[in-house]
Amino acid sequence: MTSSNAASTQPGFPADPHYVRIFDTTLRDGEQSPGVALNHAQKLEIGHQLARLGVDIIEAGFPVASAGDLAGVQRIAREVHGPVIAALARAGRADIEAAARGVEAAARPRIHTFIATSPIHMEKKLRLPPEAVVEKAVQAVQYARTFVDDVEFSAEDATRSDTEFMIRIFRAAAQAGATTINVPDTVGYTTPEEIRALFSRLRAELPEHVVLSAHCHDDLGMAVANSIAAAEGGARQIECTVNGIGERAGNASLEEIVMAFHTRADRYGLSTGVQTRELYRASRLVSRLSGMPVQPNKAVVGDNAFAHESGIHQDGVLKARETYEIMNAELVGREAAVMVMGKHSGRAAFRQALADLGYGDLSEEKVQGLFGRFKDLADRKGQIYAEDIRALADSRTDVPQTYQLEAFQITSGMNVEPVAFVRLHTPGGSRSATAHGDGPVDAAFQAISDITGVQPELEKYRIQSVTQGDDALGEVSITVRHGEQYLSGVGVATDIVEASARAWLRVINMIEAGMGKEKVSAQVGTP
Ligand SMILES: CC(=O)SCCNC(=O)CCNC(=O)[C@H](O)C(C)(C)COP(=O)(O)OP(=O)(O)OC[C@H]1O[C@@H](n2cnc3c(N)ncnc32)[C@H](O)[C@@H]1OP(=O)(O)O
Ligand SMILES: CC(C)C(=O)C(=O)O
Ligand SMILES: [Mg+2]
Repeated sequence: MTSSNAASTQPGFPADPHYVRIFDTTLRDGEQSPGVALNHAQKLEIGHQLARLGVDIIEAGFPVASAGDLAGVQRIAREVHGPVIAALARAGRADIEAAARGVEAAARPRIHTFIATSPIHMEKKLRLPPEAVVEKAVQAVQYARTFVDDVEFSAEDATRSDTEFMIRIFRAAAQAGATTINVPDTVGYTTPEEIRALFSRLRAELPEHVVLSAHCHDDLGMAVANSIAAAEGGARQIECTVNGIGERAGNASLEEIVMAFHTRADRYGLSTGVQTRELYRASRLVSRLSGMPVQPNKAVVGDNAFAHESGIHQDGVLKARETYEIMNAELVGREAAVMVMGKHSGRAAFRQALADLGYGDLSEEKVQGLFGRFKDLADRKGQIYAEDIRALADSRTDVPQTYQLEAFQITSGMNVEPVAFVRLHTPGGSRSATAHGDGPVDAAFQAISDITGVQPELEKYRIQSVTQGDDALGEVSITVRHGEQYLSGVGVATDIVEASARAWLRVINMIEAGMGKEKVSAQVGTP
C-alpha cells in the first residue's frame, strides 16, 4: 500500500486520499515532440477525447509561445468542459499574463508556472543565482494567484537539484499560493528508488494542503516506473501524455500508468478517474493527428498488446484468457484478444481458426492434414491471414497427386526469351524439363506438359491476390480443354508463377485421374 495524502481535499477533486489526479500534457509537452504541430481543430478534437477519458487536468498549451498557441488554449478553455484547463508560463509577468488570457474562459482554470532549480540550469541557462531563482518563483506564483486560485509551481530539472534547495523553493512557492507542487524529472534521469524517497521526504516537509505531482520523462525508459514510484512516495498528481509522446524519448505514458494502477490495485491501492474503455480511442486519435505511430509492442495500446501467435499461448488463451492476459482487451476499449496465425501457432488455434471461418465440420484427420500444409505455408509466408486458411481449407478436394511439383526456376526479362526449368515427382521418380514460352507462366506450363505428356489447351487464365501484405498469396484460376473435356483448377502460392504451375498441375492430375468432365471446378492450395 502507498502512503496517503491529506492534500486531496482541494475543491473540485475527489476527497479520497488514494485518488491520483491525471494531468494530461499531450497538448503541451506532447506537442513538443519533434515534428509534431497540431492545429486548433486537432487540439480541440483531442481535448474533447481527453474530457471523455476523464482526465482531471488538461494542460492545453504554452500561450506565450505564439498567438496560435494562445488561441488554441483559449478555444479549449471555452469548449472543453469537465477537466481543469491549465496553461504553462515561465516565471515572468508576460508569460503569466498570456497564460491567464488563455484559460480565462475555463470553468476551472489553472496557471502552471515553472523555473529551473538544478545547478546546471540555474548557472548555465538562467544565469541566475539560487536566491534570484527563489525570488522569481515566489513572484510568479503570487502574480499567477492574482488571476486564478489554482496555481501549480514546477521546479524544472528537479531530480538533478539539491534536495534542501528544492524544499526551500517549494515551501516558498506554497507560501506564495501554489496549490500543486510539481517535481519534474525533466531529463529522465531519476530511478524509482530515488524518486520514491524524494517524494516521501517532500511529503514530510511540505504543507499538507499542497498536492505533490510527478512529471517524468522517458530518456532511460523509466518514466512510467518513476511516476508510479513517486505515487508510492506520496504524489497524488501524475503528469503524462497519451502514447507517451513528448520531448525526446517522451513523457510517461498515460495509458500505462492508469492500467498499472487499475491492474495492480492490490499492490498500490491507488485509483484514477480515467474511463479505461476510452484509452484505445484516445491512443488512435493522438497517433493519427500527431503523425506519431504507436509501436506494435507498446503496452496497452500497441497492435500486439492483446495478440497471441505462439501455439502454447493460443491454446492457453482459448482455454482460459487469463492464462496469458493480465488485462481484458475490452477494458481498454479494444476488441477481444486476437489470434495471429503463423509458424508458431499450434493445432488448437488452427482448429479454432477453421471453425471461425465456417470449417468446423472437418474431420480430425483432415484438420491434421491441413495443419501440416499450414505450417509449411507459414514457414514461407510468415503471417497467415484468414484468406490463407480459407484457401487451404478450400483446397481439400481430394485429387490423386500423380504429379507433384518439386522445384522450378524461371529465367525471364526484357528482350530475353523466358525459360522455365521444372522438376516433378512422378510415379517413375523425379523428372525434369526445360521449356521456352511466350512468358514465364507459359514456359512453366510447357515444361510440366513435356514431363507429364499431357498437353491441355488453356482457355481462361485469371490471377488475383487473395491475402494482404507484401507476401500476399496469389490465386491463379485456369480453365483448360483436353479433348472434349473441360477442367478448372486453382493454384495458390506466394509466387504467381508457382501458383500458375500448381493450377496447371492440378488439372493435369485430374485428367490423369479421369476426373475431367464437361464442366469441373476444383481448387488447389500450396503444397
Ligand atoms: C522543460 C520544458 O518542457 S519547458 C517548456 C519548453 N517549451 C518551449 O520552449 C516551447 C515554447 N517556447 C517558445 O516558443 C520560446 O522558447 C519562448 C516564446 C518561450 C521564448 O522565446 P525567446 O524569448 O525567443 O527565448 P529563447 O527560447 O531563445 O530562450 C529562452 C529564455 O527564457 C529563459 N527561461 C527559460 N526558462 C525560464 C523560466 N522558467 N522562467 C523564466 N525564464 C526562463 C531563458 O533563460 C532564456 O532567457 P534569455 O533569452 O534571457 O537567455
Ligand atoms: C515545464 C516542466 C513541467 C516540464 O515539462 C519538464 O520539466 O519536463
Ligand atoms: Mg516535460
